[in-house]
Amino acid sequence: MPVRDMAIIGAGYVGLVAGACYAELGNRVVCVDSDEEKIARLRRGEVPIYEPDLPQLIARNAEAGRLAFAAAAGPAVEKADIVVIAVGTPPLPSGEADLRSIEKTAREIGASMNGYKIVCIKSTVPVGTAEKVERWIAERYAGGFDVVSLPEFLREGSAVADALRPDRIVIGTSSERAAAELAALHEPLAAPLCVTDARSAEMTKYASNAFLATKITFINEIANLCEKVGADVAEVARGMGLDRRIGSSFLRAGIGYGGSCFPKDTNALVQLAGSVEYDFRLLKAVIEVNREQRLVVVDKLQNALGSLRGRRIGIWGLSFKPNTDDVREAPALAIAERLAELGAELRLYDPAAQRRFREVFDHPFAVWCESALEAARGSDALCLLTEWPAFADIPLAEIRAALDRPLLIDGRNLFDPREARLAGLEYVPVGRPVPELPAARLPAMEPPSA
Ligand SMILES: NC(=O)C1=CN([C@@H]2O[C@H](COP(=O)(O)OP(=O)(O)OC[C@H]3O[C@@H](n4cnc5c(N)ncnc54)[C@H](O)[C@@H]3O)[C@@H](O)[C@H]2O)C=CC1
Ligand SMILES: O=C(O)[C@H]1O[C@H](OP(=O)(O)OP(=O)(O)OC[C@H]2O[C@@H](n3ccc(=O)[nH]c3=O)[C@H](O)[C@@H]2O)[C@H](O)[C@@H](O)[C@@H]1O
Repeated sequence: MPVRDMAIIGAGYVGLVAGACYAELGNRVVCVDSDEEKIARLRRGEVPIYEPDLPQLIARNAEAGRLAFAAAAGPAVEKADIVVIAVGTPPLPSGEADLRSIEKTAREIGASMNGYKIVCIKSTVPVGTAEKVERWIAERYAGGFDVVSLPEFLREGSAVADALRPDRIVIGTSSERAAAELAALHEPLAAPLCVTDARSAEMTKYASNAFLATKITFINEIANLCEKVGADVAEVARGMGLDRRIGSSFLRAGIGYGGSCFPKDTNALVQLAGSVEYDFRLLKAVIEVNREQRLVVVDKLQNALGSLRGRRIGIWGLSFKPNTDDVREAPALAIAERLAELGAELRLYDPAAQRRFREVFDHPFAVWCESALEAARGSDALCLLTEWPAFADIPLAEIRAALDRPLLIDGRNLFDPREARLAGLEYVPVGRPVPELPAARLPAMEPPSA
């Protein structure tokens, strides 16, 4: 197996996971980031992001001498056979992707080119970006090189497993040489290869994220309808998912998708469509429905409690999904802001994301709790916003005992409605009926506080 020298530019989520995984495959990798503090921490053995299995993977490969970190791109690019761009492409106020970091990186790469190299774009970028990167590099370097679109499909929280066991590798290039070298690089992963042109590869990434966002939004609308007609969305999703043409994943109804990618990429695709005078009506509706879906939690609270002014509301889960401390576009943020506007006092808890959430939501009526039960204690209601597995392990009777009024709004359908009722909780899931149980079987409840 040939050992390649690789430079990964951008040591964020994607750059670190990709860098550690390429090193794990036996390559010599340098992860570069312009954030010197981040590089200093990585060199001290600290991993600046919360991602299961990543610290061990980084440590193992750094100790083996296959993974290093640098603040300057130049020397790493000079040495590399393959350069991977993994810098951020955040949204501009218009929703378009901001390509300034990509442009800066491409020009830096151009300045350090000293022979044929393959430059891969792993960042999520609009169709046509590979051609722009080629031009930016060519402005500084007249020799041969290939630019390839190599989109990344990992999910936060399971990034290492996703990167080491991908469903497919999409390689977008018209260069046979680059396609063959990248096919060989990824061969140990034994994943299907999809070799195509760069524009189609760039579109495959946006289309995949937009499709998954649409699938989630579809099941959320079915859930809203289930509530009105007395059907159970979990049963509906199970029945639908068994159809192999539909598939069972991404059919979990709840309070909508968040994160650093689906919201950003759906908006960027709508903008991209607009730039070529195509009105992407379906995706616009997905974005709007998802924005509203977050607030079903607030509606459910108001239905049960009336005015929320002065009410104490426990919040379980602040990250946009479990197993990450990422709070970018987390549904919890929109919900907490709305509850605060309505005058509620919030008791917040998350196993990992509390510190990062506090950086974006610092409210005088927010109480930051040390444990899940502390957030529930003395509250008029508890809202579950992120389905951390640890929440499912807390006995329902303890939740019931901690709450002042035993109202549990389960925004992620983590608990079983019947068990929740049996534990004496007033249980409100999304799109699922809650069985009526004979009053005699319910443990005695305190009357709701006024
Ligand atoms: N986070 C995720 O799960 C996934 C992200 N993506 C895409 O990958 C790209 C990167 O995303 P993340 O890793 O989440 O971003 P991030 O924000 O975690 O990391 C980006 C890193 O690039 C560094 N950077 C920016 N400009 C630089 C420059 N000129 N030179 C060196 N370093 C520079 C930043 O300091 C930062 O550490 C985005 O386009 C994103 O859409 C794709 C798949 C999954
Ligand atoms: O481009 C990206 O950055 C990545 O975006 C998503 O990954 P990620 O955002 O990490 O997380 P997901 O597991 O996709 O969850 C996204 C959101 O959808 C929500 N979701 C997911 C699945 C579901 O059934 N229901 C649902 O509401 C999650 O709670 C979360 O808020 C994609 O799944 C990755 O393939 C892609 O690489």
